[in-house]
Amino acid sequence: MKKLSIIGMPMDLGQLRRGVDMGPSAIRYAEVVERLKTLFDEIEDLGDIPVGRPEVVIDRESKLRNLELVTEKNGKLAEEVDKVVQRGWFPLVLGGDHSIAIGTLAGVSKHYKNLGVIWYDAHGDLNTADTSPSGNIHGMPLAVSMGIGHKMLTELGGYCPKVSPENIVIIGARALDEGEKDLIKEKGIKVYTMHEIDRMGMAKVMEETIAYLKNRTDGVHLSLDLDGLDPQDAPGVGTPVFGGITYRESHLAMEMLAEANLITSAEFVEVNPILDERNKTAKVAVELMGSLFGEKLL
Ligand SMILES: NC(=[NH2+])NCCC[C@H](N)C(=O)O
Ligand SMILES: [Mn+2]
Ligand SMILES: [Mn+2]
Repeated sequence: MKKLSIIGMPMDLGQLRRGVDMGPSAIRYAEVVERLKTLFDEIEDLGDIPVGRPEVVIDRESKLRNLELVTEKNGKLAEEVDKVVQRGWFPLVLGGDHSIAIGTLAGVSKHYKNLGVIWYDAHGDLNTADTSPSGNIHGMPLAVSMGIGHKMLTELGGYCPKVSPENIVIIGARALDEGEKDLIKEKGIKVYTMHEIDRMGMAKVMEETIAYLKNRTDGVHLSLDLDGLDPQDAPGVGTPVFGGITYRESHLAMEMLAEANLITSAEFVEVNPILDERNKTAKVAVELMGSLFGEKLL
């Protein structure tokens, strides 16, 4: 029985640009349920985790923006995701800024001995309070999930770390801060930057990624930041970076993941309808979900 559970996480506290809290609505308007219905035996939409519109608070000691609230709301998300996995349903989380990966992974990872993570993103999201140029927590979730960062975040769900560096593959990177580069080298994280994607082609990148993770993990979470795609194909994001993964390459990547039957949880993040063009980015997200869950033309 293939069962899909959709959870909306209208979080915008991990960064500064308003509008990303409307991501889950935009993705629903793009008919996510209708599109995925035929690919599952059962599908449910659990609605949104309440986030609200609290005032921005900068943590005095760490300088992290909205630290307490990001922690609290991600704790709620982790609980919901945990219940979904426990029931044997596939959790699909709709963001929201990328700080929500902290909650998703806290809910998912306890169910696996050796969780793998595919981080599809222009960025590494490997900053800490010390290396962050912005103080924005959406630039930190991958480091946090490895156990590096503020204790409140790394200890979410009562265990740490959620993923070990050897089980991570970053795809699409083209904007890394200095501290992130150091961390990648220090921890030996596998990264396919745009250079490798151009050089090897997406097919080879995905073949290698799948072979690498299949051997060493017992579940793989896909964390897909829409800014991994080129801004031409996905303009509705808060931190666009030129020279990204194309629409076609992204479909191919999702199709190959579907064929490999590798992914056990997923989130699609950083859709910002205010910055978008006629909901294009939300539509692209839904189309990619179709490919990820096994949609075929023939
Ligand atoms: N999930 C994202 N869009 N992250 C962008 C992060 C940008 C920058 N590296 C920062 O830490 O502020
Ligand atoms: Mn990004
Ligand atoms: Mn990101």
